[in-house]
Amino acid sequence: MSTRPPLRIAVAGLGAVGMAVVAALEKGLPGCELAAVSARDIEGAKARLSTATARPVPVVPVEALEPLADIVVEAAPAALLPAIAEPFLRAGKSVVVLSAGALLRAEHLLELAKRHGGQVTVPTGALIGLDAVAAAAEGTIHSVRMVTRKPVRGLVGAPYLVENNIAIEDIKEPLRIFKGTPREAAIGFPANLNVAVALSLAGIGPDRTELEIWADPALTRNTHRIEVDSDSAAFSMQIENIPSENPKTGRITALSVIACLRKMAAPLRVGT
Ligand SMILES: NC(=O)C1=CN([C@@H]2O[C@H](COP(=O)(O)OP(=O)(O)OC[C@H]3O[C@@H](n4cnc5c(N)ncnc54)[C@H](O)[C@@H]3O)[C@@H](O)[C@H]2O)C=CC1
Ligand SMILES: O=C([O-])CC(=O)C(=O)O
Repeated sequence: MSTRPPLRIAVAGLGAVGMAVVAALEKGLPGCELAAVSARDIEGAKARLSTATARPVPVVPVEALEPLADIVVEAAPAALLPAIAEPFLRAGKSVVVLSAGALLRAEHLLELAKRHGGQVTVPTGALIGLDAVAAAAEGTIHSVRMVTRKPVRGLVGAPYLVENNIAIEDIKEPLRIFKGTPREAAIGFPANLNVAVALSLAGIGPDRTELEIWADPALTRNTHRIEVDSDSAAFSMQIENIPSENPKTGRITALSVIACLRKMAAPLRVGT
């Protein structure tokens, strides 16, 4: 038996990612236990959780999670990141951030983490190979290029499309809808391009990473292709994500969070 008490995990947001993480914690993740959750509709969440969890789990507003847990998994709309993360970081605790794009507009969170000994973890999420990118970044990376292709329904409604009057609903051919940096994409596509920001944070940052976004009516999967050139290695990688019940979010995203939590509590960690 381990002598270390289990890590108490809070889950903020019970959507595609949050519910899958709750289910994994309920099934049993060694060294971790589900301590509390937050949802927009607290009463509705209590009802949903009563069938998903064996024992009652507190459902509280995001501001009330911190005293109940050691780690919070932020799996909520991007705008909520500061409200979810600040109390944990101020208490020197850890935050697992899915809305990575929002980190670029909340850099004070990293200051808080530094000052109080907390930590922000951005899991690989819907992406691939951030271990290799982070390793290459210890040397010199010359360039990182990413091309994201998504089915139309994974992109409609993005602020960039609305503001620039780009209609994609009826396209018959693939259409490049954006060329720029992850910093720009985080504003224009806040619910679609967290992956590009995560890649940039692992590598050469949100202003030097090059990004293209395509809407492709023939696609059923969110596809990300990445090419890295560095003084230690050149590599390319591609991932084709099967959408979860949220068409913007690949199924692998929640699994990445679960693997990340497992690593936090495990005697063996594999991969950087
Ligand atoms: N880093 C990555 O690789 C990826 C990140 N994401 C991001 O992760 C986040 C979660 O994704 P999904 O689960 O697919 O989103 P989702 O939209 O399915 O779930 C978000 C949940 O947050 C809830 N919520 C809204 N207001 C709330 C409040 N005040 N308090 C608590 N909960 C509230 C919503 O009701 C919803 O259930 C999103 O920001 C998404 O963009 C998604 C995919 C990949
Ligand atoms: O970037 C995101 O937030 C989600 C994404 O592309 C994917 O699931 O493939």
